[in-house]
Amino acid sequence: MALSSTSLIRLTPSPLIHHHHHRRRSVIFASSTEGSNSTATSSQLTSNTTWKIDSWKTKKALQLPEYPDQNEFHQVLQTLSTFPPIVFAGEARILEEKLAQASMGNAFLLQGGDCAESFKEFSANYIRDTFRVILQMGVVLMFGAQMPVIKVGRMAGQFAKPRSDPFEEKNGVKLPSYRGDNVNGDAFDAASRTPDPQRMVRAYLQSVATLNLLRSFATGGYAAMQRVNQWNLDFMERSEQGDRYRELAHRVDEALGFMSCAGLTPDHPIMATTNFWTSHECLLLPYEQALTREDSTSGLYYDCSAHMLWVGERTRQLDGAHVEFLRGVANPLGIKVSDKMDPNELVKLIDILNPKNKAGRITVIVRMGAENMRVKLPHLIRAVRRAGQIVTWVSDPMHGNTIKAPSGLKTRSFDSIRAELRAFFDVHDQEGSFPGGVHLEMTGQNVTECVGGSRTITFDDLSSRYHTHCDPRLNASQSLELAFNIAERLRKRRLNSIRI
Ligand SMILES: O=C[C@H](O)[C@H](O)COP(=O)(O)O
Ligand SMILES: C=C(OP(=O)(O)O)C(=O)O
Ligand SMILES: [Mn+2]
Repeated sequence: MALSSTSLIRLTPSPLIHHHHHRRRSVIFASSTEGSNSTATSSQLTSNTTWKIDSWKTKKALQLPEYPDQNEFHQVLQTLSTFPPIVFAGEARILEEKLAQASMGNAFLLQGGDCAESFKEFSANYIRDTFRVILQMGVVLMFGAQMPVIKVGRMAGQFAKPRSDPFEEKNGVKLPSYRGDNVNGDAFDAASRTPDPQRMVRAYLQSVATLNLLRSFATGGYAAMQRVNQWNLDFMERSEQGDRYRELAHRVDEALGFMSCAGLTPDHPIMATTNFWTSHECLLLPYEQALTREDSTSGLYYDCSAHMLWVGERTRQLDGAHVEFLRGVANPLGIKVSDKMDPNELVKLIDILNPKNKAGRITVIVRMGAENMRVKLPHLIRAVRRAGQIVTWVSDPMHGNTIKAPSGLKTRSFDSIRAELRAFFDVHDQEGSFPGGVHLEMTGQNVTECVGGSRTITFDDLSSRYHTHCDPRLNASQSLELAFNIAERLRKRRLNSIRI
């Protein structure tokens, strides 16, 4: 991708994107229009209608806000549609090629970041800390799996949230739920909770600045492999995970010394830079449409707000607006899947989103809890295999394990997260399919949001550093600990496959 030196060269020649203003008619807010399609089969859904950048508006869109000032809303969208794209189509294509490798068991996806990025927590240190935990985890995984690790942040655009309840009630006061900083504010007052279109401009600018820093880190020396020893975070200095990481880093360092003697010196681009991509849930469709551009080299549309986009568990209806929008953009796509997903429905959805069965285009992100996983995932894998569909299977062990602590705070236990990952690997071993990656809500900060881990966080500890704007995230130590667990599992798979 663009963050490696080779693909950076791609950024300089002629711009890939043409702006087609005439295509962007003013945006009419879609909530619920055409419901007549709901009984159509997937092939009817795809073949009967042509995709247009705004054809999603003819479908039912769940989870979208209603903006009180429609004029302002249209003006903002118009402005956004004239802004430069945040990512390039060519970068998304490279990511897709890498994900195709993961679908065949030759690479592993590490996707992680905040549940919801926020305007308040926006600083160089914050971005750096998440980035470097991902770098650390990447090294740990690469060492265990001995395969490339595809690093994708839930960063630089993860600003819109679907909610279980459209309203929140506190002490008899009922207000619209917080829907992410791209939509409204999380303070519990009517003004903050009113959707404000100007927030989309702020989200765009913050995404651009975040990606700018990530690109600098990835290519400017920070991520150089010989700095593997320096990525440790200060607060991890004296801890079990810190020690474990230091030990691994020493081994990597030794291997680097060996490779350098063999001619692969630290100044080689492979050693000096890393690949890093961005992703977020494709939820706020007017925003996503405004950042969608036709790529002149391929003639395809790309949603240039991120390299990869996923459709959430709550908005993945076959005849819904989100699926309609996503089927027409050429970015690699994720599909979030809970235990509610029926195998035939998954096959239909994949068919709608990837009718040409392109490898790397579809990542199925399973999030259902360990027990459901053992029962349901085998059927999903078999149905997809029977249909001949190529997908990358990924585990999100977070969203099927959310519980309420006695204090009322949302949390997740490290043990249940581990158990779901264990189930994910067990099922793939049993089915002969490939565990292609993990999707985590995590941060480089020393927060207390998930309980458990080797530096145990208890229910009572939660309130001390509970900073998330939506779901509880793994802190740096918990993230690294999980990476060691996953790496061990990947190492075992590798050794077993050698034995066969
Ligand atoms: O991040 C995912 C969803 O937005 C979140 O899990 C929904 O949380 P809620 O049940 O508090 O609305
Ligand atoms: C909303 C999310 O997930 P899901 O759609 O799987 O609930 C999320 O990833 O934050
Ligand atoms: Mn979440």
